Amino acid sequence: MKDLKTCREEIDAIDKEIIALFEKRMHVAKDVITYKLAHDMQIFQKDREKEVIQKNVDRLEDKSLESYAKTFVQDTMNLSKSYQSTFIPLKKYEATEIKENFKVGYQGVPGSFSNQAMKSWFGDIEGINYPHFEDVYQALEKGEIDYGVLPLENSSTGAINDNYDLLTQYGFYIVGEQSITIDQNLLGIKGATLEDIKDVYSHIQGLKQTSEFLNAHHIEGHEYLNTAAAAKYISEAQNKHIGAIASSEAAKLYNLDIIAKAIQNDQSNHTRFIIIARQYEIRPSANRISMVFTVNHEVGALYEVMRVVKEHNINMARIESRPLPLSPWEYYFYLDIDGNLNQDHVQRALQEIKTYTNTFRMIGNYERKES
Ligand SMILES: O=C(O)C(=O)C[C@]1(C(=O)O)C=C[C@@H](O)C=C1
Repeated sequence: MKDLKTCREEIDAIDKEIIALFEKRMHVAKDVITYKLAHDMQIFQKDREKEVIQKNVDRLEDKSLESYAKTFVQDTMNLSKSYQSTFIPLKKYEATEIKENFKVGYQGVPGSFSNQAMKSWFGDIEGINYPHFEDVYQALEKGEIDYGVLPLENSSTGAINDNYDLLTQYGFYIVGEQSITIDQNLLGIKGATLEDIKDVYSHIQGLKQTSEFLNAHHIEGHEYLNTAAAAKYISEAQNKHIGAIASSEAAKLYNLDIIAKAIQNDQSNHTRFIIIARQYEIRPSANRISMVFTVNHEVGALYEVMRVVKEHNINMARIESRPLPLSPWEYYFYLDIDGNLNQDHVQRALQEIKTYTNTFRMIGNYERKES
């Protein structure tokens, strides 16, 4: 058996060679980024990485080291990409001009939570209402409206997946986020009591958010297009046995009684609405960045993105994965981080994230408001 001292002397000698070669390799990586910047090329070259790994793994004499060699070569290239990303010049983003005479669309009817979110963000404006989420995207695409207001996440029931998918499908941007407290109420026609109500109508989210109350009172839930439309429906039906789960605003609007107030399972129930536009907008007050990306379907691919976020000391606010259309069991990721595009460390982190992703789209840097 070789003694430890001899082994360590050998390792020291090998490390000396490795570090000299590492330095040489990193200097070539610097030459590569100079070339890439001049030729408008991406740092990440997926096919080249595959080729480099394969070539070097094939060179091994001891095949039991294959997986170690793979990791070693991949980590070396990761360091090379991180280093290259530090040579990309930082940008100064100028604030976008504030639009005047703009039109805003939302899904639902007056009295809906989307209408409430729109008013919280834009002030007391009318807005144009549409029956379905996708109608708002189409209206924005056609230029019928300048902004759309759509729900993205509820604190108790989670993501509203349709809007994640539509945002990606239409290629729009997020220019603001309005979070509102959602109080769900049991509404009935004038004079109706809790004992009278046997069936209620509401949006699926309204039914889910009040499931405990409905179960406790043996009331059956029925899905409706949205909460305010459900309120309108029961007000027209004038039947004391049917109620709606909706806002107090909807009760006022459709002349209904509030039979039970704030019946949601989670008393701190709130929903995040996004304000979307055809172009992104830059504001000094922006404090949240959203991006959408795909990574290789392999071990550690997503971890590298998370690592970059952590190493730049950035708070990750949310991550959501959605199935990639036409690629079964593959996903795209929707990631929210805290920051402003004009912060150097944020720009650096985004540059580096791009070196680990197959596709990458920054979908907005915007302010978040709560009401
Ligand atoms: O060959 C390139 O384009 C490089 O930038 C070099 C390198 C490497 O370090 O080997 C780094 C990043 C690319 O994704 C592929 C390879």
